[in-house]
Amino acid sequence: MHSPTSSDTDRSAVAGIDPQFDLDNRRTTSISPLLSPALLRQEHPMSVAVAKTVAQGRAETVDILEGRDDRLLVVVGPCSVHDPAAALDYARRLAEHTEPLRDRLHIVMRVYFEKPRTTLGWKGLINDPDLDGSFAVNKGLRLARQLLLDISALGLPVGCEFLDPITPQFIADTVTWGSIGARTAASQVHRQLCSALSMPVGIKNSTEGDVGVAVDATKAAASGHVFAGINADGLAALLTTSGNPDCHVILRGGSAGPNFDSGAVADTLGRLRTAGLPERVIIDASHGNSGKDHVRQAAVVGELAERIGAGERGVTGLMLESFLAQGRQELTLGKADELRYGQSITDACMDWATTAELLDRLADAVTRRRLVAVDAGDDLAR
Ligand SMILES: O=C[C@H](O)[C@H](O)COP(=O)(O)O
Ligand SMILES: C=C(OP(=O)(O)O)C(=O)O
Repeated sequence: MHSPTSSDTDRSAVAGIDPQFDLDNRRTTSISPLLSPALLRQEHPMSVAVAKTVAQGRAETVDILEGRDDRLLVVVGPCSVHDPAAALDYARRLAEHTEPLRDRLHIVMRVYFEKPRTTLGWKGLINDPDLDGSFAVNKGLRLARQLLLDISALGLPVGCEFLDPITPQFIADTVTWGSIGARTAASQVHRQLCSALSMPVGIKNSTEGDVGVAVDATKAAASGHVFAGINADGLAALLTTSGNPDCHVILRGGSAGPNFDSGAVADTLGRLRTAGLPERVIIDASHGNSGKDHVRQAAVVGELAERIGAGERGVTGLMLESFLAQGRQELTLGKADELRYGQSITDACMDWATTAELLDRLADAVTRRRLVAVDAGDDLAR
């Protein structure tokens, strides 16, 4: 008598299989329409004033990165946007406060819509704009684009992290400075994406603190690539890029500890030199450099202001996580109406008063660095 074996079971599972229905989309529970980038851009068009803010903001960023402009690049704003009204409120205060500091600081507001999670969690306003797990992505894209236009219309350039490789087609024209996060810096898909992006892009060291990953990404992104993506109509397309020469490393610390000290900066500049890349570095005062503690973040910024004021030139810019209220709060999906106004629902942020004071100190540090340069008979710009 024949007793069933595992290969008999395999054969019976295969019998009568329908390739169209039984092999594909086994775990995709629905496929629904996504609006096209061209339609979104038509619905939310860019004004000439916004186009000027973006073009000028990018050009000034490149001048700073290349040492033709001795101001500090400061990317500052909430960890993530969850309430467009609060983000715009913050943007107005930032624009007003930093207008007199323009001769020393080039301010780019962090307007982050895509959050890379360590495991699970709310993934940002584009993915879930109603903060309730309903994932109204078309609505999220509309809200995001309109907010980017509204903030840029204040004359304030914006910075975004690019996480999903499809998203840039919908919003990248409005973005002055981009970022690739610690969790995706090693990804070939994101390096290829950087090679196509029209703005300067900061690339973070890994969450473990590996700076080599960010240097490798900067090198890969500077080269041209050919890869699959979408065109403005949302159709599958093959993209051929020429490479992005304006990428740079962001030191964000990691599980091994902070990496904003002069030694870590010098080591990174040395790695960039060895790789044949421009020597420039941005310091993220939050994340691994502050242990995600907003109080510690203020201390990191204060320490950097002291070093810059004393003449340190290696640091090209800073990133600060700041919102209206200090700290963070926990989001309960579906209960957005219970959230405190102006407080982060992702990483803890410094409050507005602390931020304004630190921006003043950074501007003062640039003034002092200029005086140090004059005393030493150096060119003011590196
Ligand atoms: O910047 C934001 C967070 O640090 C990043 O998205 C990871 O967050 P998580 O560890 O809370 O998922
Ligand atoms: C996600 C971020 O940071 P990191 O990639 O450094 O964790 C961020 O800046 O929002």
